[in-house]
Amino acid sequence: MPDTDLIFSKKHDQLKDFTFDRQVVEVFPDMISRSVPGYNTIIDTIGRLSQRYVTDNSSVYDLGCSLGAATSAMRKAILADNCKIIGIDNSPAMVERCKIHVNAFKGKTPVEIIEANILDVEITNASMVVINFTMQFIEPELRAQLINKIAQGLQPGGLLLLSEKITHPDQVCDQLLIDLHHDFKRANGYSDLEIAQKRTALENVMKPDSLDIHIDRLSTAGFNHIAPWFQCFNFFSLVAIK
Ligand SMILES: Nc1ncnc2c1ncn2[C@@H]1O[C@H](C[S@+](CC[C@H]([NH3+])C(=O)[O-])CC(=O)[O-])[C@@H](O)[C@H]1O
Ligand SMILES: O=C(O)C(=O)Cc1ccccc1
Repeated sequence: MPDTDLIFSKKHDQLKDFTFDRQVVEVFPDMISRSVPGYNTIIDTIGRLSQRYVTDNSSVYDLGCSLGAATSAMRKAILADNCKIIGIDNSPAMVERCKIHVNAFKGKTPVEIIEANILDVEITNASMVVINFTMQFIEPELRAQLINKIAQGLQPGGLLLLSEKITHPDQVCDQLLIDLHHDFKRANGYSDLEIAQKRTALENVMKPDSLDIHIDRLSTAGFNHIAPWFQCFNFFSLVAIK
């Protein structure tokens, strides 16, 4: 059983911006599964997609890998030979714990976990790239350059899986999706105080785009086939094939 996320349960007089520090790492599996609708379905689907798309002698990237949930799902599912999975995260606390999780299992596909900014790493010879709820933490003006780099690093026919929190361009719909997400969190045991304080802590660090902006950015980068395959409230996941 993962530790319960109680980070925002007491009133904070001064809320700091949200960071992926040691305290968050301790409760992260509980936090993400109680906060992101469909998270487990998305992780399972990443595994299934890796079985279909990862090719022999290629690399697989997990950008913003946190504790390696997507990396581990892919490692279990990949059938291709002579591949490697490269998980990247810029939080030292996440990377330290991720290495422990990953090294606890043996698999035929080697995994390398690297502490780095995903904006700085090279992507080459990739058959699959996962960016699961990470781009929302990248400055919006740097997102196109990241997606262009991913498109260039993928082989023809390679697959990008992108999941994000989104905004809706219609204000009434946007508010409804936010309210439904907050209901989801409440149903998972978060109090109104926890929901409100986390929302404030995320305000300066998590900047969601609309689905249309994501799709335009991917088309401009040269992805030929784009399919949103999951949406629940203001969270979605899509596949983009080069
Ligand atoms: N510039 C950056 N470079 C590298 N890592 C970054 C950067 N910015 C943020 N991160 C990292 O991106 C991760 C985002 S969590 C991803 C969940 C995971 N994908 C999962 O499938 O469980 C999503 C969430 O918590 O909502 C954190 O570990 C950050 O340290
Ligand atoms: O909790 C939220 O409101 C979210 O938007 C998702 C989330 C999950 C884990 C860390 C940061 C944000």
